[in-house]
Amino acid sequence: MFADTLAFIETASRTAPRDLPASRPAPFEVTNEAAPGTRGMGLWIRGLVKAFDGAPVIRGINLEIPAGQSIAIVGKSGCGKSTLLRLIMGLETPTSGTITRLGEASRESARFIFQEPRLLPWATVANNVAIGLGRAGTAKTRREAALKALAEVGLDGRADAWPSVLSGGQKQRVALARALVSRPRLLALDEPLGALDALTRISMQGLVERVWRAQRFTSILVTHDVSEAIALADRILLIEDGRIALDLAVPLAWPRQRGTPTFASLEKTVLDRLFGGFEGGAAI
Ligand SMILES: Nc1ncnc2c1ncn2[C@@H]1O[C@H](COP(=O)(O)OP(=O)(O)OP(=O)(O)O)[C@@H](O)[C@H]1O
Repeated sequence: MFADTLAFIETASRTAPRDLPASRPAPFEVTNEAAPGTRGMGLWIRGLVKAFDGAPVIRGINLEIPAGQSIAIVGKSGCGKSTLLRLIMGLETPTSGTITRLGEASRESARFIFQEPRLLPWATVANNVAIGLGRAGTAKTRREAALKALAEVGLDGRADAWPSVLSGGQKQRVALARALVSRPRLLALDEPLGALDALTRISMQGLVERVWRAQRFTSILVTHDVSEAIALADRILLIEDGRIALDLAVPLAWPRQRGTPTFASLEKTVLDRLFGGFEGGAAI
């Protein structure tokens, strides 16, 4: 499990929300250009297939992810979201197809955050964060880097606390700091806020957004929450039966304002595709 924690890690359909004027197609096109000022890692995926015991789960995905893009992967339970993320991160081996990391792509340049924070109970918060550095640095530089990462996630002053005294949201902040401390170029998040209460979840969404905007790594988030996907991503991929069924750009300004007509329209587009017109709520 801990090894997982440290493990490194379709083409645009150019779909616009149906109720937006047809005269505004351009902002909804998925871009394949790197974000300005990014230090993120680009990815080039071709013919990706994954089967478990002969049963196909990912059925031929072609995908270009420009450096610095923030992607959200949504889809019904069991459609293959986590499998796709694990393949991208190198935690699963493709049955066939290729995943190419563009630019410098060392093992240290990609990090994974899971739903459970996976902290070591016998290490202080700062030492848990420093684990994200691997073996790099001296005790002093490791501590300094950990304190800086903790400040970035709003946990100044908790460096010497034990994980057991932290709330669920604070533990997940430590996990985020551990991922960020090595300044990754790719961050994968597998339903990282799924276990948090609604208010903590919204506050953590704000934190994840601020961190991504400040650091501009490539971000890939798996979530069941369509509203969360729109709040945090440049682009939403809807997976259906192991394939990309929808590839939707999110042309909203940062920070995202919920409740605007465009936000609601994008949410409806994704939910309509998921439920074939049945609007059962924002979560899948
Ligand atoms: N290591 C594995 N061995 C066998 N089957 C697996 C393995 N990993 C995933 N699967 C199967 O692949 C399918 C897709 O699983 P995956 O976890 O990718 O779905 P998901 O969309 O992330 O689901 P959820 O939203 O419920 O987490 C499921 O049927 C699952 O049982």
